[in-house]
Formats: sequence, structure tokens, C-alpha cells
Amino acid sequence: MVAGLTKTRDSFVSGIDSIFSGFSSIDDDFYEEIEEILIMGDIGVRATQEILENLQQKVKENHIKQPEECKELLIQSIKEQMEVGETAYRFEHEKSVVLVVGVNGVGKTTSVGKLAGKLKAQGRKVVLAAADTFRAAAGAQLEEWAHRAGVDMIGGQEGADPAAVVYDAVAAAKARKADVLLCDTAGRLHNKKNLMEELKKINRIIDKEYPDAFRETLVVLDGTTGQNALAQAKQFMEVADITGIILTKMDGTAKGGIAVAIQSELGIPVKYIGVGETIDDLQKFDSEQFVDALFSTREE
Ligand SMILES: Nc1nc2c(ncn2[C@@H]2O[C@H](COP(=O)(O)OP(=O)(O)OP(=O)(O)O)[C@@H](O)[C@H]2O)c(=O)[nH]1
Repeated sequence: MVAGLTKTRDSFVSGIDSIFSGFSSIDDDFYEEIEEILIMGDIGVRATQEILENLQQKVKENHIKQPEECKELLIQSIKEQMEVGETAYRFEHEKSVVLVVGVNGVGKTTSVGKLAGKLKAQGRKVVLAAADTFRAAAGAQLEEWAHRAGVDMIGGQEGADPAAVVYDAVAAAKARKADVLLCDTAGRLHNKKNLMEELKKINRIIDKEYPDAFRETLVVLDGTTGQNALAQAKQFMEVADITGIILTKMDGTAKGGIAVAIQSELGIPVKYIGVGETIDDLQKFDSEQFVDALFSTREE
């Protein structure tokens, strides 16, 4: 878990450790330094405030006097900020349809491929739907991933109706007795109304043709874009009923704290993080492990 988060961890650990060793008493300056480091790590203003309030309360309750003694309490406060319910991964174990949305370039197709590989490795039968028919290469790219993951893919011609692709894919998933149907859908945000209509149409088809399937809609966000990822998530929430987040490229950023910000601000769990370009580089997002990894000083 530590692997892939090195950049974020390095910026966090050096900053946080210098506060704990650099202050001799717990005062306003001490809390301001912590605040600055959390915000620099892209944890976001709101989450940072909540974490700090929680920390201050813990310091009071436990009659803590020394800054070094605050480190564990800070880790605990961040973990509490990030707690996710047990049911977050229900779709992995049930007959389900997963719609994956996200703008071009964030790593949507790659994430669908990785998720297919992960589910296949867990013994699930997966069918992919290439419902991003807007871009010529998208289908071909997903086909490569289907091959890599060893799963079937249903596609359509460039410019085909994405809902028609989903219709065919639902039929295939039923016929092949698939456990999970993963749909790579379009993510054009410049025309919100069209995108909303497209997603509605896809949802109507699934409701009608596959009513007993559990439903999940994941938005893919590029973790290196920091607060922009948060803004993008908000826009997708306006057009779809988002149930989870895949945060990609976490290996390429020192601002992994964005995971905390997104989850706190939106109230939607980060379910996976991407930490590289290969099929194995998708991890289930475990907030406890994530926070431990951020604060770990272990060598890899
Ligand atoms: N380092 C790193 N690169 C990633 C990760 N996820 C995706 N990428 C890379 O990001 C680039 C874009 O990924 P795609 O999957 O093509 O992105 P997309 O959102 O599907 O975009 P389009 O295919 O253009 O619609 C590719 O070069 C991927 O290899 C990740 O977790 N870490």
C-alpha cells in the first residue's frame, strides 16, 4: 500500500515531523503550522478545519501537553475524517452493472481495464461495454484492456448510440451469466445536457432490461489535478447519481491528500486509487492504510 504514494508521503512526513520536533508547546502557532501542511497536501479547507477541531478536542480530553504526543492523535483524526461504510464494495460481490464516467485523459479506460482485471482475479465473470463511442480510439483501447484482463468486451462503431451498446452488453452479460458488467461511458462535460440525457437513457435501459442487477456509478478523477478534480466531481454529481470515486495517478502526485478533501466535501467515498499504468496498479482505497502510508517513514 505504501508503494505508489511515496511523493505524497514524503511531503507529508517531512512537514509534519518538523512541526512535532520544532515546537516546544501546543499553542496557536503549532495548530496553524499543522493547518498549513494539511492544506498544502490538498486536504482541503473544510476537511482541514474538521480534522483540527477533532485534534484539539482530543488534546484537551487527553490532557496532552507535548507536541510530539499529538502525532498519533492527528493520524487518528484524519482516519476518522475518512471512515467509509462496509457496504462500499457491495457491487464486487453481487450481480451488478457499474457505469464508469469521467472526462478524457483522467485514466477512465485504464481504470475500467484494471478493475476488470481485479474482479477477474477474484473469480468474477466480467463483461465490458465500450459505451464511450465518441472518441475513435476509445473502443480499441478498451479492447486491449479486455484482452489483458481476459474478459469479454461488447463495443459499437464510432459514433454509435452508447445506449445501444449498453443494450447489447446487457444482453451479452445475461446470456453469458456475467457477475459484473462494467461500462466505459462518455464524459463530455462541455455539453452537460447531452451527457445527462445520454446517462439517463443508459440508466433507463439497464432499469428495464436488467432490473435485478445492483447498480454503481463511479467517477474517475485525476488525482494530480488537485482541487480541479474536486470541481469535476461536483459537475458529474449534477448529471449522475455518483456512488463512488476512482482517484487515478496517485503515484504521480505529492498531493494525495486530495482523497481526504474529495471524500469530506462530497460525502462520496473514494473506492479505488490508481498508482501506476499496469493492470495491477489499482488498489482498493483503505483509508486506515492510506493515512498510515502517508505518515509511514519506513523504507520501501
Ligand atoms: N501514472 C499513472 N498513470 C495512469 C494511471 N491511470 C491512468 N494513467 C495513464 O493516463 C493516461 C490516460 O489514461 P486513459 O485511460 O487513456 O484515460 P481516459 O480517461 O480513458 O481518456 P481517453 O482514453 O482519452 O478517453 C494513460 O497514459 C494511462 O496510462 C495511474 O494510476 N497512474
